[in-house]
Amino acid sequence: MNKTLGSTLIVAGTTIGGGMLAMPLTSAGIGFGFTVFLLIALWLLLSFAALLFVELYQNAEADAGIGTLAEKYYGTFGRVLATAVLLIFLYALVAAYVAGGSSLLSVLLPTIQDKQTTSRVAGVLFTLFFGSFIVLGTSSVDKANRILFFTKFLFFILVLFLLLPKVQVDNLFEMPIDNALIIAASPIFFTAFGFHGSIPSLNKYLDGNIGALRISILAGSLIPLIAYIIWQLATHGVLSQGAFLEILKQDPTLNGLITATSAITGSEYIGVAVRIFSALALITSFLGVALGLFECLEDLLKRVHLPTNRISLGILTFLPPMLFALFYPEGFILALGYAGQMFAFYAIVLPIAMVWKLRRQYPDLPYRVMGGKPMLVAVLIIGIGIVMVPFLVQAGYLPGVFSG
Ligand SMILES: N[C@@H](Cc1ccccc1)C(=O)O
Repeated sequence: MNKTLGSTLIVAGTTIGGGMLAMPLTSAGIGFGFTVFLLIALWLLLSFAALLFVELYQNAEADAGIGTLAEKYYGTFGRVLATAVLLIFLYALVAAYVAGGSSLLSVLLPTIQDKQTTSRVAGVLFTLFFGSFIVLGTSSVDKANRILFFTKFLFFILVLFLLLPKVQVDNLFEMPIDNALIIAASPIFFTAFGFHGSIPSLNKYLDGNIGALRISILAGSLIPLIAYIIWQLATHGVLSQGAFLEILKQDPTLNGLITATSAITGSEYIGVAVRIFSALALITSFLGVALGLFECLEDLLKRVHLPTNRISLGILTFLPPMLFALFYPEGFILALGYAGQMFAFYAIVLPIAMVWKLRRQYPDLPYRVMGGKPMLVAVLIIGIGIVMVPFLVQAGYLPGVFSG
């Protein structure tokens, strides 16, 4: 029981992160009502996908990673594809956190040459400082994370406490300025519900107890759903659509969100609280995800018998995201969009492909996610749709989330 509760909190804790900050930016043009619809739809989608992993683990070693599962059903090709997608996903996510972190940090630095250079310097400082915790080792990450996580939680409550009384009900009835924005926003919202990389370690922790794993997944993802709905209620309710979009046009970064909250509420104080909360959310996500990337690279290098040490692994982990942030200082939403695309493949397309074979090979396993083949096909189509979104935005078939 205790372990189930612990696992539920791990799911909730992994899920609620930097992705949440992108939500108000992404849904600025969508309006609250449709945003709630999108949140519930994606929550259902991601819970379904997570339960597919539970189904898969009935027939796997408790400590099998997802690469191992992919190899079991699709051979070496499966393993290579799963590992490559996971790596690109983690890189994109870390890149998003660095870009977001640098835009928050740059405001605290004196201007160096111009705004862009300052933001670049901030990106390097952010990566060097927080990256060093990863290089030092998991226990230093654990210690830093506990304090940061707790503070983040307190600041979330404080931010809600400050924003909710300022909600204007009219703002909540805004309609999408363009319906296609709902689709364009889906990869970013999708990533915000992600925790699926932790399923293998939870399964190990719960000694392969599928029932307990299922409960922790359902309860653990319900907590973020509720938190996100309240967060969107607070931000959409406070920021009027027109004014918010206008500010985002000038500054399409996390700073834009903070400028908008201070300007619209007229309170410097609220802006500071949102800034501290945002920084904490980004840092905790950065630490968790970068640790995952670091270990994934370590595994990979060991597998191909290359020598590893923590410094070279650190460079391999942090140099690409840092370069991204140097070239795209405003790349927070951009990188999250690509991360969502990779994640839709990893968390939806891949498990469906594996469960499809599993059900054929072992028709009598005790646990099977509801819906049968029609459900698998329907979810697969949605998953592939989300993978396509960033391509369609780039090709001009869908609006970018900031166009307004
Ligand atoms: N949900 C996390 C991102 C994430 C996705 C998948 C796995 C782990 C983390 C966030 O909001 O930042």
